[in-house]
Amino acid sequence: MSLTSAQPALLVLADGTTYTGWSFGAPGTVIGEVVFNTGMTGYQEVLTDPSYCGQIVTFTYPELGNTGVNPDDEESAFPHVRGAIARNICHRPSNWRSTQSLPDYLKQHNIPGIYGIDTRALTRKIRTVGAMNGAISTEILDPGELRNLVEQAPSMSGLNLVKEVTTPEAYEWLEPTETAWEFSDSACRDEQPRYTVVALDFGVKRNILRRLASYGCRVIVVPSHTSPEEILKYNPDGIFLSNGPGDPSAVTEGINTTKALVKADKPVFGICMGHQILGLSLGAETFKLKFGHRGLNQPAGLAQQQVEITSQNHGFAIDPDTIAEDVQITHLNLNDRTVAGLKHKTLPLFSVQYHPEASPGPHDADYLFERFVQAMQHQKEQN
Ligand SMILES: NC(=O)CC[C@H](N)C(=O)O
Repeated sequence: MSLTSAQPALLVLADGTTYTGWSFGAPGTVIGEVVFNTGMTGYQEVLTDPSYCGQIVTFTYPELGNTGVNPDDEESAFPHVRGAIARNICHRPSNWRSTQSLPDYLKQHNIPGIYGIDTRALTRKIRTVGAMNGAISTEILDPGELRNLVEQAPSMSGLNLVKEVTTPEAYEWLEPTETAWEFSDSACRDEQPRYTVVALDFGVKRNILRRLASYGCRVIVVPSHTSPEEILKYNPDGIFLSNGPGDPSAVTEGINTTKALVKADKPVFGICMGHQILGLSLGAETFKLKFGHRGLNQPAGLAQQQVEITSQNHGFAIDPDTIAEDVQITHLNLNDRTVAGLKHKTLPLFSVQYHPEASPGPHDADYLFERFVQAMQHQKEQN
């Protein structure tokens, strides 16, 4: 497709800011929270991460689609973003793993995209004003009309989107990271399943399941509405709380289930939404960040200690002033000093606001899977 055959498209933000561009992917109209991701790689993993459900993602990397898409880089069964925004698009990918172009892939999954946008200006706007709703359309090219639609859309605050992405039925996951891609030489890595982990699915990414399997876990992924009694019937060695979309404080069922599970004396590990849900279940509160953290180079750590460069994707965070006495902050986001990790002082419960599984991103935090396995081993030895 050449530029001249591209169809016009419009992007309108809730504050009335309007950008004109060209359509890629599917035609149509979508409304969602407009956020930006600063990763230089990994657009396919971002598009298919269920945590982005309900959002329109602006990629600050200036050209998307150069390496196409392939079946192995899917983080779930299909893309979950509402729409995609790019500076420029590559229509003819070149990569040995590519099986399809990005525009064709989005078209196939009925996801609209807009390109030709000044994504630097858009990102500065979101950073200054804060993340807000917006719409992409190839049909409604009148900015006022499109803005009226945006104004009717719900805000991300208070939105429970977990029910849209959680698995309808429990399933078992045993597949580790492929040998060719394995990077860890940890002594705890063991592809023989030695621990049973129940993963509460708020919108889990596949690479989390792969990393758990690479560390010797047989993972039973269960729907987010599964009761604590049903979860404990699997006799798990540990409980995993997954990432997921929307406002964590609206996921009351998940919070109540976690409140019951933390009393079961089993190691609990939470990632991103799982971290927020663990915090909420231990009495803390969450709040919405101005524009969130979405990218692959977010520094996390505590002063005087080692810094991890982490992959992040979240719009909410735990309020440090609401953390109970028996819970400790283990990591801060070193850009804005928001809470990035928690641990219970006496129980084997810990969580991080970032993505140790990467996909995309660096592997600095992979040791957290090892820590989870060690906690399960320790608990086994105690019992
Ligand atoms: N990646 C995630 O789990 C995101 C958690 C939550 N939806 C947030 O935006 O903060």
